[in-house]
Amino acid sequence: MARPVRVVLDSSVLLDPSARLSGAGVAGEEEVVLRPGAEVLLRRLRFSNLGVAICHPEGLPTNESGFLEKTAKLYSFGYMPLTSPSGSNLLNELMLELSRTNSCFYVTSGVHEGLLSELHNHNWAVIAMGNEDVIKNSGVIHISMLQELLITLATSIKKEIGSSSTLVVGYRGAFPIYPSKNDLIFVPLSFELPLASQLQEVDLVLHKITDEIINIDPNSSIRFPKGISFSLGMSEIIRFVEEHCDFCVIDPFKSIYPLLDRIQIQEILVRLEGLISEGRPKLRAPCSLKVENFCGSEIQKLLAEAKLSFPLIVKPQVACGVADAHNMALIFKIEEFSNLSVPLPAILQEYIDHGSKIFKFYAIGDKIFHAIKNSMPNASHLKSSSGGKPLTFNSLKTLPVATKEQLLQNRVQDSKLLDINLVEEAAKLLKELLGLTIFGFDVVVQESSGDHVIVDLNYLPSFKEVPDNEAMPAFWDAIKQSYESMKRMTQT
Ligand SMILES: O=P(O)(O)O[C@H]1[C@H](O)[C@@H](OP(=O)(O)O)[C@H](OP(=O)(O)O)[C@@H](OP(=O)(O)O)[C@H]1O
Ligand SMILES: Nc1ncnc2c1ncn2[C@@H]1O[C@H](COP(=O)(O)OP(=O)(O)O)[C@@H](O)[C@H]1O
Ligand SMILES: [Mg+2]
Ligand SMILES: [Mg+2]
Repeated sequence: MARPVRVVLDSSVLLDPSARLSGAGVAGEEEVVLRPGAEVLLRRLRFSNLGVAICHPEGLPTNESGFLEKTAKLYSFGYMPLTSPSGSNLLNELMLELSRTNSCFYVTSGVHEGLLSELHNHNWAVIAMGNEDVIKNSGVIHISMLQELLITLATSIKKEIGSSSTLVVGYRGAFPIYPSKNDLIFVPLSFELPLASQLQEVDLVLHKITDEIINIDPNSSIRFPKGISFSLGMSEIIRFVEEHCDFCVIDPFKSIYPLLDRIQIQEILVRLEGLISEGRPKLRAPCSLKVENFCGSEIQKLLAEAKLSFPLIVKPQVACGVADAHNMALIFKIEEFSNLSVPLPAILQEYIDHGSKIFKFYAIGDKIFHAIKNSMPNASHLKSSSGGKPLTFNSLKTLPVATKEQLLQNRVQDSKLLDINLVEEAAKLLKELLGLTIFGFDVVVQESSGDHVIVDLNYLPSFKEVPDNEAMPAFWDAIKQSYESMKRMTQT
C-alpha cells in the first residue's frame, strides 16, 4: 500500500493577487479573495482522501492569515503558518515530521530558493505555478494554472508509488483522488483545459456520457450517436477516443447508446425471456408498442394487433439525457391520447399492477445489489384520481407513488414476491448482452401472475441506496476488471 500523501498549499496559490493590488474592499482593509478556480480545487481536495494543509509565510497581513485559517477550517484542512526562515531550518517541525512517513507535495507560486532546496533535501516534491523562467531546471514540477494541479498530483503520486498496477482514472463526477484499496487514483477531467493533454496523462476515462448530452433529435434513435449533440468537453473526449483506439473508456460509447432508446432497451429485455424454467416465475419485458403519433384511430388498430389493452403507461422513446425523457403518462382510454404532452416518438407499455413496490437492481462489475423503493400503485388507485384525463407526470420529479394507506394494502411480503436468483441470472445475462461495467435495472412483480417484469434499464445510476462499504469496493473492482479485460482485448 502506498504511503499517505500530504499536500501543503502555500497561500500564494490560493489568494488572488489582483484583489490586493486593486485595494478593493473596506478602506485600509484590503479585500482577501481566493484566486479563480481555487474554490473548485479546495472542494475536490476535500473529498480526495489526501491530507491537505494550507500554509503561509510568517508576517502575512492578519486579514489574509485570518482568511486562510477560516478557509482551512471550512474544508477540514490543516493550517500551518511557516516560521520565518531562521538559520538553515526553513521548514517548521511539522513539515519535517510529515516528510519522514508521507509522500509530501508543496504547492506554491512563489519561488524562494532557500526554501526550495530545503524542501528537496527533505524529499518534498515541489509543484510551482507560473514563474516559467525561474523554475525550468530546479527539479520543480511546473504547472501554468490551478486547473492542472489535480492531474499533476495524480500522475506524480502514481510515479511515486511506482507500481504498474496503479491506474489513474480520468473522470467526470465526484470520486476520491487518492488510490482506492486496489490502486485507482481518480482525477477529475477539467473541461477548462485541453482534454487531449489530460487524457494522455491518464490510464482510462470513466464517464457518464448520458449526462453530457445537450440535445437529441428524437427521430434519430436508430442511428445514435447521429442526432445527438454532446457538451464541448465530451465531444473532445469522443474525438480523442476515435483517434486512439487502444485508449480505455469505461464504458465504450457504442455500448451505452442503446440505453438512450426505450425501443432498443425493449429489444434487449425481450432477449432475457429465454430464462424461463419449470416452477419459476416468468421474467419478461412489458408488452410494448412504438408510436410516431397519438392519433386515436391508428392507435386503436395498433393496440388490437399488439394485443395491448388499457391501462397503458406512455414513455418517450428517448430514455435519458434530455429533460423531457422522463415525461410520461398513464392512459385509461383511447380518448386520453388527444393532445397528450408526452414527447414523440413514444412507447406504449402495458401497465403492470405491482403493489407499488419496485426492486432496483444494480450490476457493479460482477456484483449485483438491489434496493426496494416505493413505486406507482395499482391502476385502480390511480384511475379514480385521473378524473377522465390522462395522468401525466415526470418519473424523476413527480412520480405518482403509493400513499401510506395504499402501501398497507400490499398483501405479499417482499421476500415471497421476488425470485432473487432468477433476477441475478438475468443481470449476468444482461451484462453479457450490454457489455457495460455498471448499469441499473428496475423489476416489478405482477400481482396477478407473479411475472418478473423489467420496466427500466439505466446506465451508471447513482446506486445511492447501496451501502457505501459494499458499493465502493465493488465499484473499484469493477473499474479494474473492465480495464484489464479491455487491455487484454486490445493486446490480442
Ligand atoms: O436515466 P437517467 O437520466 O440516467 O437517470 C437515472 C435514472 O433515473 C435512474 O433510475 P430511476 O430513474 O429508475 O430511479 C436513477 O437511478 P436511481 O434512482 O437508482 O438512483 C439514476 O440515478 P441518480 O444519478 O441518483 O439520479 C438517474 O441518473
Ligand atoms: N410498465 C410499467 N408498469 C407499471 N409501472 C411502471 C411501468 N413502467 C414504469 N413504471 C413505473 O414508472 C416509474 C418510471 O418508469 P421508468 O421506465 O423507470 O422511467 P425512467 O427511465 O424515467 O426512470 C418506474 O420506476 C415504475 O415505478
Ligand atoms: Mg426508472
Ligand atoms: Mg430510466
